[in-house]
Amino acid sequence: MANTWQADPVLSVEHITMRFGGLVAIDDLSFNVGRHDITALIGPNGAGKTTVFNCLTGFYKPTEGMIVMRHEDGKNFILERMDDFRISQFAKVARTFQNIRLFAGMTVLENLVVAQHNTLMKASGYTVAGILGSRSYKRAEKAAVEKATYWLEKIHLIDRADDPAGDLPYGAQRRLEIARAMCTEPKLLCLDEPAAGLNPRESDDLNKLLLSIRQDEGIGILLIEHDMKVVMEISDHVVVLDYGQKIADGTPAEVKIDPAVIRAYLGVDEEEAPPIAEKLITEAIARAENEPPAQQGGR
Ligand SMILES: Nc1ncnc2c1ncn2[C@@H]1O[C@H](COP(=O)(O)OP(=O)(O)OP(=O)(O)O)[C@@H](O)[C@H]1O
Repeated sequence: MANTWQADPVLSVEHITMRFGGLVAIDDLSFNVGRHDITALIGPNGAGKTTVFNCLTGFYKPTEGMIVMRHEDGKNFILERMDDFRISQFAKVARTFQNIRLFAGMTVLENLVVAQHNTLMKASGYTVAGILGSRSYKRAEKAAVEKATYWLEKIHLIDRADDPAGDLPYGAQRRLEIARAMCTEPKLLCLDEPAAGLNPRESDDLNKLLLSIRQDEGIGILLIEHDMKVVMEISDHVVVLDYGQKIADGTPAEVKIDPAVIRAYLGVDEEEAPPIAEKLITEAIARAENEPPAQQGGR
């Protein structure tokens, strides 16, 4: 039987190459993201993961190849031909970044309402009069606050709705970023190292949130992640890059014992790789589970 990402992809990356002068950051890369899957894009530092995200979200145009978003109604969007704001608005791809990019001085609630500006502007008819007077704008504004409230409950921050976003602990700011992306109603959510800097408890909360988004919202999630505990626990599908090339693509169980993956991460021979991989992954998970929670606080 075909895997879900082959049978029903929400995203198809087809033979993309990205060159920066003489440097080939991505080299003839193809992979799919299943419509309702959590897919992890992993690889050593400099493997090309962020460059893939930048190509998906229109920040870079790949030198070669094609990236297709496939909506369930049959509409396809060729992303490398679209501006970044159209990719988010029409193709419905949302993204978070490695470094937090919330509006720190706005309240937690405001951050989620502002994320819905496309819907609000449409309801205003793109006029000041519309914003000031129209019923449709008022209705849209109410719906925007309701949606923001739904997400604040989901990420357990409803009690902090009126606090400045910059006052939240780091792990809460990461959850708020994900909620902000979800307020744009994406069909594909791209997360760049969502677990970076989280303590084990926050990391567990993140896992639960991502699993609940997959279950309740039924969208695809593509994440770049170095934290193998997160990758192995929640991913349906893992794609591994090294020097811009795909070296493995399969379920977490398949990928973690793939000799090419171990060689890329550790530089060991193929015969040594599988047992070392099992041992390292088991150790890393045990370490993460036993670590005391790190101190919280904005950074
Ligand atoms: N704008 C750019 N100009 C030149 N080289 C770039 C540019 N962006 C990325 N690169 C190079 O492309 C390669 C892949 O970088 P990329 O940031 O995509 O890797 P990564 O897998 O995300 O790494 P990390 O895990 O460290 O974030 C690196 O050699 C990087 O230096």
